Amino acid sequence: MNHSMALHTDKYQINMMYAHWKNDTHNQHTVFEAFFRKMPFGNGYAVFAGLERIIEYMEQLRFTDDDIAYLGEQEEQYDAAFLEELRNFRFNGHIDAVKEGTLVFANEPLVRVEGRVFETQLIETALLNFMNFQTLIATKASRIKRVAKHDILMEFGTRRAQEADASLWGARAAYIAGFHATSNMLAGKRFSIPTKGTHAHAWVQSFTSEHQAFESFAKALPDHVTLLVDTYDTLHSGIPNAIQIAKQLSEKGKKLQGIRLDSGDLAYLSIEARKMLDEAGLYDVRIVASNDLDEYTIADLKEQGARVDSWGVGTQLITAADQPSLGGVYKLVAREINGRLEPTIKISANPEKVTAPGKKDVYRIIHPKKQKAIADYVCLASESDVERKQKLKLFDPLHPYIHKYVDQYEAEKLLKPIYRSGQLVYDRPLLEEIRAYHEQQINLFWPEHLRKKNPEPFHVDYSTKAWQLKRDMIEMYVQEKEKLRLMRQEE
Ligand SMILES: Nc1ncnc2c1ncn2[C@@H]1O[C@H](COP(=O)(O)OP(=O)(O)OP(=O)(O)O)[C@@H](O)[C@H]1O
Ligand SMILES: O=P(O)(O)OC[C@H]1O[C@H](OP(=O)(O)OP(=O)(O)O)[C@H](O)[C@@H]1O
Ligand SMILES: O=C(O)c1cccnc1
Repeated sequence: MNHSMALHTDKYQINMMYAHWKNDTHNQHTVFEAFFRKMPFGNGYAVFAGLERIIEYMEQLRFTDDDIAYLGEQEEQYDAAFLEELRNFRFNGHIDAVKEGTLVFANEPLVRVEGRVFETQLIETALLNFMNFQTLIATKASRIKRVAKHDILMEFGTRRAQEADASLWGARAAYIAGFHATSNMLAGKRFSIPTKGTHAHAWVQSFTSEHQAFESFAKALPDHVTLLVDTYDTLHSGIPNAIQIAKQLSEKGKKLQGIRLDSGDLAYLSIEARKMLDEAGLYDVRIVASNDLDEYTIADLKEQGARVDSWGVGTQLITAADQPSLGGVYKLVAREINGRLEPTIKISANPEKVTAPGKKDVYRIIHPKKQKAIADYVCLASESDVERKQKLKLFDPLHPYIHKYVDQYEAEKLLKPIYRSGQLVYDRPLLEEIRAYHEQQINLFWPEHLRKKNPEPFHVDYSTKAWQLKRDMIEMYVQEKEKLRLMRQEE
């Protein structure tokens, strides 16, 4: 089976590739950078994810005979020679990217793609699609993790996800951010994520009594019994029945693992459930809660003293319900002109949308003693101040008069080589390693950047050269515009 997703792109990419080919500019060397402009959910950080999927896509990136035939049917009537060019298409460029699980921020390059415009343009759509969705879900999961740091978190979202790919890769993104398990078996098989499951109301409904339903379940899976206790009456039927089953199990040397609450006042019910279980000596039986949970409800429930050990989170997480997309973009920052790589800029009436020109790198600047991140430092890739451990001037690009100098620091280059001349050079970490790395990343930041509400913004600072380049290019553009205006006036 061919898994090529070469056509998983917008038509305008194919049209631009065609137009470049017709103009014989398709081999022009270009550099693109992917980044987002606004922190999702008003969070203080985002959790980068999507790289594994990008690599999977890149490894299969070929136009199949079917793809070529389909392109041949388009109303644009692309030349046959162009289609032949596509048939021979191979990505021969370079990709650098931030590692999955890294805490990332607005306006810093997360993925940098360098190569012929023919190839760099094609991959924009898929790359953003993967990065935007997975980073969004990992960030949402991380917010949930922050309010339930010591509890078990289960991802239950598949039935509500925006189709199969979203549930699969969303489960993986949630696991990176600290969830412990998923209910999605395919995600478990494919990514080795631990899987967990209780049972549905349908199980209880398919028996004449709740007690019989619980008993039959316990008989079948004596080591894995978590009983859903809210089908009829949680306090008067569900929990008492579950307690009886626990006693029957203990006579066989087995243990009831837990009960699940899925409706009603979860604070009140979990407190009452805990009392009833404890009174029966069932101190180890865990209480699982589910029902449209998110970070706000979980935090609220905790504040009310809810006695929940494990949270099943579905819809709100997998659909990132309060912010359904991350606005990551992919912008041309440099192109080759007469054998030299020259910066490019996109001017916009909206100052936030004016791009930062030039091929860039991003370094995480770390306090050497405290081992906490101070700022991210975006500089031109040609600069070597950080590598040479030079004193750095850190300033806010929006308020350049606010600045400080750092001379004692550790620095980590965040963009890692992934592809060189089309070859995968990245040693892909195991998912467990990515998850552990993410936890280390969280520890690298002061709590004020991590809090759910009104987090202190973490600084993403630009080097003087990178900032000056942007100013100069804007100035050049303004002067050019003025010249044109004067010329028009004279005519
Ligand atoms: N004590 C609580 N404080 C705040 N939110 C709660 C509390 N208990 C439950 N919730 C949340 O309130 C919402 C209750 O929604 P809703 O009224 O639709 O559920 P329900 O009627 O209890 O159950 P069902 O899903 O079967 O309709 C859920 O999102 C749930 O997680
Ligand atoms: O609420 P979520 O966070 O999406 O978690 C998954 C939900 O899926 C299941 O029930 P389902 O929603 O299918 O039915 P129910 O609402 O009637 O319980 C489960 O009982 C959870 O409530
Ligand atoms: O295992 C569960 O309890 C479960 C799984 C998916 C959705 N809701 C609940």
